[in-house]
Amino acid sequence: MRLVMKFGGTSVGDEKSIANVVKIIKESRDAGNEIAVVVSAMTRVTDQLIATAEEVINCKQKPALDAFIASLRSRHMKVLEAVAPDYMDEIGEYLDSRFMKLSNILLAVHNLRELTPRSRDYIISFGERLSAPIISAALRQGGILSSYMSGCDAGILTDGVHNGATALPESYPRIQARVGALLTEQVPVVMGYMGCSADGAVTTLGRSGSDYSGAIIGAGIDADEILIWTDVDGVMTTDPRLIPEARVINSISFLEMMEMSYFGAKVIHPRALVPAMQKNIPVRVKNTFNPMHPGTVVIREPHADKRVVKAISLIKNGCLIKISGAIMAGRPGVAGEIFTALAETGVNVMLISQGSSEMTISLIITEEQLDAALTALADVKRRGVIREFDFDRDVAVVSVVGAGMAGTYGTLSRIFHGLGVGGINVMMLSQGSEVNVSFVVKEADGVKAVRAIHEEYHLEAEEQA
Ligand SMILES: Nc1ncnc2c1ncn2[C@@H]1O[C@H](COP(=O)(O)OP(=O)(O)O)[C@@H](O)[C@H]1O
Ligand SMILES: N[C@@H](CC(=O)OP(=O)(O)O)C(=O)O
Repeated sequence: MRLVMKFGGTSVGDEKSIANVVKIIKESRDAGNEIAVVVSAMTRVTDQLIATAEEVINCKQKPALDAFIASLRSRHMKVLEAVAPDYMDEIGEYLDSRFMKLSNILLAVHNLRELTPRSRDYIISFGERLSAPIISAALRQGGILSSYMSGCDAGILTDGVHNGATALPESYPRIQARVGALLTEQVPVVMGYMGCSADGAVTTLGRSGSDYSGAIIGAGIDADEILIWTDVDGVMTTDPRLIPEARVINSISFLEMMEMSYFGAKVIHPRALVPAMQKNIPVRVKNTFNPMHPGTVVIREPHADKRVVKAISLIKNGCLIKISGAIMAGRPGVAGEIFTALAETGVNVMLISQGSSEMTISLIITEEQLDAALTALADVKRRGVIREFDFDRDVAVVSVVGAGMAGTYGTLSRIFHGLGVGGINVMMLSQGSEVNVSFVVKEADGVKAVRAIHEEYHLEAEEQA
């Protein structure tokens, strides 16, 4: 089989985890598989790079860059020494050249007091630039022929949108030629999270975008399966950090998984499902720290599952915006004007609901985008399109997912029964698709609401075919 294995930050965060990664790849390779590897930055490194880039433009004195680079260097060199002692000189030298480059760019940002989207993307791609050579060296240390390459060198060509780029279909033949062609001989390690625009600028794929890199590489090399290796046994009925009784789902459809990820299930990035779905490549989520567990397979048609509700996702830090007088304006296209104004300021609307009798439109955005949304709506109001708007900060979106909901009578009443028992008030409801119902509650009620529905549907119980 031809496989892509994507290892997330938690799977490459220290020497012990990397030893597991090498073991997993070696066993699969020994079983006769061809493998392309995609890696994320070590845990927390991308966060640190983002924080430092934003700090250096604002700090008045010379920033403490030396200390930052020294701590990053010490973490990476320590891991390199543990997992690939024979490659300390070769890879150590390469890493040092990266640290020098990173330090120079951060200093330039500080001196110019300017952080363009282009330079920011370049800086935040360094986590993967540092981790991939180490993983590749660890494979060589384990007797596996390997090389490392950037997302750009692997052939990922993007639309050029910084901090959220999309791969263009022209990438696929390039990936086949640059990555696919190597697979009989070796295990290439591709730096996740990045690609390049046509003019050669590094463009990152959005936070947690290495899953998307894995799927792009998978589509490019016509993989038989894309494996997402992480720190849980698979896709679970809800985030196990919130509800410890959450259980692994054996198989789930692309559409169901897309809804779960879009509404907060961090385990797979929603964009990663697009290339996989287009090429009908199964995506399997597995645990680097428990590789014997079969994990979850995401496929077009999962095996029959009697359960109506399969999973529940939660997004915290939402804002509910209520716009009134929209419909009363009596002119067609009011909703269009509202959403165009929001889109033009870059606001992403997660959920929409329109109440005709109260002449209101309610929508949910993330808290970070509240200021931008309020500015856009103030402008719409000035133009007389809407009468008033108001917002509520502390809300959470709970999303209930399951393909069986579409044809099952009484699903909503059962969900509301669960919420009623838990004494939870629903502020807004939206049926986004055939496989998803989402509703909004006070942030403080979010986990309680997830628990209430999890219990109402006994999601902790084993699946029945
Ligand atoms: N429904 C879910 N199933 C499994 N994990 C989930 C779910 N929802 C949220 N998660 C969280 O996603 C985490 C894995 O994603 P992430 O931290 O991005 O891993 P990685 O570093 O491997 O990319 C898990 O530790 C888990 O807490
Ligand atoms: N390192 C990037 C990309 C990524 O996908 O990371 P992870 O696989 O650890 O979520 C980020 O933190 O956003």
